Amino acid sequence: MSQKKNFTLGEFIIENQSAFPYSTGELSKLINAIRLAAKVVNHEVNKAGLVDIIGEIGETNIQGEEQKKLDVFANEKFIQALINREIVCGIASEEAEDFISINSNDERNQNKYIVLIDPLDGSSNIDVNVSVGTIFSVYRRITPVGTPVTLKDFLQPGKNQVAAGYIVYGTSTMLVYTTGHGVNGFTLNPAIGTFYLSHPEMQFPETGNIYTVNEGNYIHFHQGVKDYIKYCQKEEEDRPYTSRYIGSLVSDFHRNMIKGGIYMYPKSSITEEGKLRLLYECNPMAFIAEQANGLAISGGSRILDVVPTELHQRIPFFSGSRKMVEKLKEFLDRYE
Ligand SMILES: O=P(O)(O)OC[C@H]1O[C@](O)(COP(=O)(O)O)[C@@H](O)[C@@H]1O
Ligand SMILES: [Mg+2]
Ligand SMILES: [Mg+2]
Repeated sequence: MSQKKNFTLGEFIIENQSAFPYSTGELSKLINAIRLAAKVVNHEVNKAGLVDIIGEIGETNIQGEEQKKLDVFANEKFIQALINREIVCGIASEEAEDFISINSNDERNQNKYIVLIDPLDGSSNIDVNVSVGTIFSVYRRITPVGTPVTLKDFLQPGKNQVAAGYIVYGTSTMLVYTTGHGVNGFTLNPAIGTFYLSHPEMQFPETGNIYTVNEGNYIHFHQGVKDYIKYCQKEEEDRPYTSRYIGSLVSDFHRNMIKGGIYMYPKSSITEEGKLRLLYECNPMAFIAEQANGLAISGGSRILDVVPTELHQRIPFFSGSRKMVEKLKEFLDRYE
């Protein structure tokens, strides 16, 4: 598979499609639609503070969270880009209670892909000019083409994903994704609106010295997590590690994938299932982590093996450099 640096994303998609002789080009069109919507949202994010895109919209979403104007804007742009290109038969989003079926009961509609999306990740950082992101996950439907998509199509274990990725709107805007053949990162050249292959074959370093967790919740964490945080802070061997927490999953995960580190959003006495959503936050990041030689667990089990039961279910999430996640698991297992 070609990883020529400074390849544009468009060239990379075409070049790598030819690696799959039976490919219909649908997945390429889908990634292209996401690329387009990412540029539109990036443009709006960069104007935050200048245009009326900061603050709440005055509605709450299914999670009971105040919806930010940019949450709603990003949701519309990604859904529109996918619907207008007639390449998916169903979409589920953090910002919508139910999934959307797209003419899926029209037998002429031969589309086989569904998309799950967190249109704007790190919403609490929008108004304070800290990097935010978008997360997406793609599956083949399991119900027959030409029949209505059902909840079953969305409640697939993460290991069934055919593609997953994220966009980080930070000091530069990057699109990072996998189709199960490694992870590649593309940086947007804003002057010409083109994504270039800047980070070929991204890999988590085997270990690192960054731990990422909202320590404000420390007293509510279970003993295994508390012990691991103490282990990270202990003056011993290559420790203490350094603590970094942006509060945007995409940005925290991205930094740790480049530098080596572990991200933790544990369950606690106040959030029994943790905070992050399995289907459009944890599964796509877990697919990327594993494709980049990292690990992603939710306590005992591998995130990608978890069989979902609800569209917006939450799950404890631990992901990052292999050796650090394995060490954390040792601490968690002591109390399981
Ligand atoms: O403020 P907390 O509790 O530490 O939570 C931060 C986490 O919540 C999130 O903002 C949840 O995602 P959304 O912003 O998409 O709802 C993650 O990006 C982030 O890692
Ligand atoms: Mg999110
Ligand atoms: Mg979100």
